[in-house]
Amino acid sequence: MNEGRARRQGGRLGLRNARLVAGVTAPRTTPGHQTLDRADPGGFREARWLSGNSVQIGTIERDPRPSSLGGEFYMTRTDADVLIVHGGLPLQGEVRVRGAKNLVPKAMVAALLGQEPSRIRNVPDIRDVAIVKGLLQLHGVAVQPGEEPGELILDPQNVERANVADIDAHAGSSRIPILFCGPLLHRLGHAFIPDLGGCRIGDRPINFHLDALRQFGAVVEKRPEGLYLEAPQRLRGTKIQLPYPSVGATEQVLLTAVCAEGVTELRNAAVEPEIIDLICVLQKMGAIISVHTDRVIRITGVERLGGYDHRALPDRLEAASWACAALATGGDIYVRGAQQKDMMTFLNVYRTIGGAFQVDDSPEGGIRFWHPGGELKSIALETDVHPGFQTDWQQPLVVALTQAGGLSIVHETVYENRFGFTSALRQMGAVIQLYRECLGGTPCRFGQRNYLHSAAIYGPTKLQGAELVIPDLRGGFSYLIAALAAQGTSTVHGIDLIYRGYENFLDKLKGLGANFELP
Ligand SMILES: CC(=O)N[C@H]1[C@@H](OP(=O)(O)OP(=O)(O)OC[C@H]2O[C@@H](n3ccc(=O)[nH]c3=O)[C@H](O)[C@@H]2O)O[C@H](CO)[C@@H](O)[C@@H]1O
Ligand SMILES: C=C(OP(=O)(O)O)C(=O)O
Repeated sequence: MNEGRARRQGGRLGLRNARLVAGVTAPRTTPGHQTLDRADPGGFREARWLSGNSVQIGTIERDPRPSSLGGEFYMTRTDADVLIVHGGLPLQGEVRVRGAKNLVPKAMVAALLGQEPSRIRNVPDIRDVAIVKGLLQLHGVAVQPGEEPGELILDPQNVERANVADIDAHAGSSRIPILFCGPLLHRLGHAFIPDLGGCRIGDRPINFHLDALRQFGAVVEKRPEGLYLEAPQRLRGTKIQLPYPSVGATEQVLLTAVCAEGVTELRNAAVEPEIIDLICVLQKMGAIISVHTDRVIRITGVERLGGYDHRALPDRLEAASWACAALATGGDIYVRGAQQKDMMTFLNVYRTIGGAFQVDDSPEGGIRFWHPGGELKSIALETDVHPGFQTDWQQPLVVALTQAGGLSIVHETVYENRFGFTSALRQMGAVIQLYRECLGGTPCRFGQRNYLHSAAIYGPTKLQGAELVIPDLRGGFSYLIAALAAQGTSTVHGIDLIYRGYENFLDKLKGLGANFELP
């Protein structure tokens, strides 16, 4: 099954589906774009879309899964991306992680700001990179592979206005398009941003982004098909206080402030390692950015930026996913490329629950993660902004916690709706109860607001194979871990979604001895 979803908003379908309703039939070359062969009043039936270079044929159906967001969602299905997993074997061996999903696409957007070509190295082969590559090309940026594998050369010297319909073909594909605002306003004076995608793990508004852009002097108009922005004059530096240290909004401010006139002061900024790496990229291009204590970042705008040559920091989220896979399956995985300094909070939790790890800091090193035997221990933790426990680590860790003795508590404070994936774990035999209350030490924004954002996990429980439908990126990888840890066979639908953030994961699993087949 291949999945894509779009939300019905106020009687209107997301733009992607609006095109489907219109019945446009010409196949498009954009990854993830879908096109209907036939629409009928009773619903949507046959659809064709391109995935990589092959045309997929399937159906579009109403997504039956409950959503705390309201509205209706639709999903596309084929039988092509189903995985049959035979669980019960420990994963053993080595995998390599490359550049971070949450940095590389943003560094690629930053290249738009330069007057000269940029080179990004350690680029993972994931869908979010392909999406940004396509968007950059639509805006006249030449994107070529470099000499080394995993290297891209981005030449922005002929940046031009892109056709709205072509950009819109990327609607719903990822969250990165919102970061094109500042760079396009600086380069062209206007921008069109399609509906955003990304994981459905909360409402994910963009109010901080739009408020900040308006403060810089941008004029923002929301239309049904997306956002139109204009910069009637050069954008001006400003003082911004974020209501919450949002990763995306901090990146928005950085990518806009670097070429704005004068100084920008950003308070309550996010300081995730991927943000610091983006600051390194921008500094290489000629930006002046200083990071102060207490989440304050000051940016002095410059007249001109050049290109950069940058090796992306490794993906600490993928590394932690493999670490959890080792723990849940009783295995032993060396994650080449994993770096201790960006994973310290995760490593403390890993050790506390009884996992073992060994850091190899030789130049081509990594971290070995393994289950040392005996029973894992329960824990109480809450997710938080950096340097807290990253929310994207939460879902794979919950699978490992089903194998820990006693009661674990996980309080999710970053996204209000990130425990939906646990209902399938319950089907597999896990004992997990969700709560609306803040079960952590700190009351969070979601307390008393009717969100099931705390989980109590009682273990250890033997997981049994089941029929699983992947809900989102990390939830999807977590289902693979659960299926591999379980006794018996699982059928996992929707594995295509995992390619958004995990490079080559089927080959990696094979190399670790996983027993699975594509039907
Ligand atoms: C591509 C990418 O880098 N994605 C990461 C990024 O997402 P992303 O940048 O989208 O996440 P944010 O840090 O912006 O979101 C954090 C919280 O702020 C809220 N918020 C955010 C913006 C806004 O305008 N208004 C608002 O209310 C969100 O709803 C959420 O509750 O950081 C998240 C938090 O570490 C990670 O889970 C995602 O993997
Ligand atoms: C939530 C995630 O990503 P995105 O912001 O791209 O949806 C993720 O990487 O887990």
